[in-house]
Amino acid sequence: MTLEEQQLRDEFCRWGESLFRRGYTAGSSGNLSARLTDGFLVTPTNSCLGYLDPARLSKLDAQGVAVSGDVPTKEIPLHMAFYEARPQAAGVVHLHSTYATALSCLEDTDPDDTVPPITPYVVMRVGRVPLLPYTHPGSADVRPLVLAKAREHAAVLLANHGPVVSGRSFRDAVFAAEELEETAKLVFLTKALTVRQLDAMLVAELQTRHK
Ligand SMILES: O=C(O)[C@@H](O)C(=O)COP(=O)(O)O
Ligand SMILES: [Zn+2]
Repeated sequence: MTLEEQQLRDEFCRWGESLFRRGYTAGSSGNLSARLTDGFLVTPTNSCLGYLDPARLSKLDAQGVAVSGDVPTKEIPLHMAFYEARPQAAGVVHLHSTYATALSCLEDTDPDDTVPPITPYVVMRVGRVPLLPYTHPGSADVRPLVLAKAREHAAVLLANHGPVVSGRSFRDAVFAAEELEETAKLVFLTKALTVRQLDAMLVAELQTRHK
């Protein structure tokens, strides 16, 4: 095994534990993936992000076929569609984090812009987040939906399911998933209040500066 893969396996388990301990996903929900030079690392299906074992992570080849480790997450089509749409992505994080998942369930969430630009950091780290129509967990039906949106957007909400966030590194994907969840929480905290959103010019400027 290369040093790159060994380091990524360790990083994967450290961040999984960190997300789980801080309540970003519960039980065996959620799944993680990271790009390797010769394929991908993904979490095993039904694993708890808090208790991942570096030696038992599932390894996929470059086409997304399992080659070693435990049985991989059922969400391979979801993760692979992100890597296909975004060659620059090196990590993908899917969580059932409470507030982002709540937004994904609301009738009045804007499907083109589920997380309003209320702070600069969410614009810089995550960008605009569209809602993908409901598909069953693990279904390959999600692939065309991801391909349609992920070329332009680094993150999406799966309707009535939860967030999926990509990043240029695995760590960036984790940080962006956290930022998305914290912003979704702010959306609920300020729901009954008058919120000043960043204006469109500021948002555009932040997006070009942090592309
Ligand atoms: O919601 C689901 O069922 C999956 O998207 C999920 O979060 C956990 O599935 P596995 O990664 O196969 O355990
Ligand atoms: Zn899920």
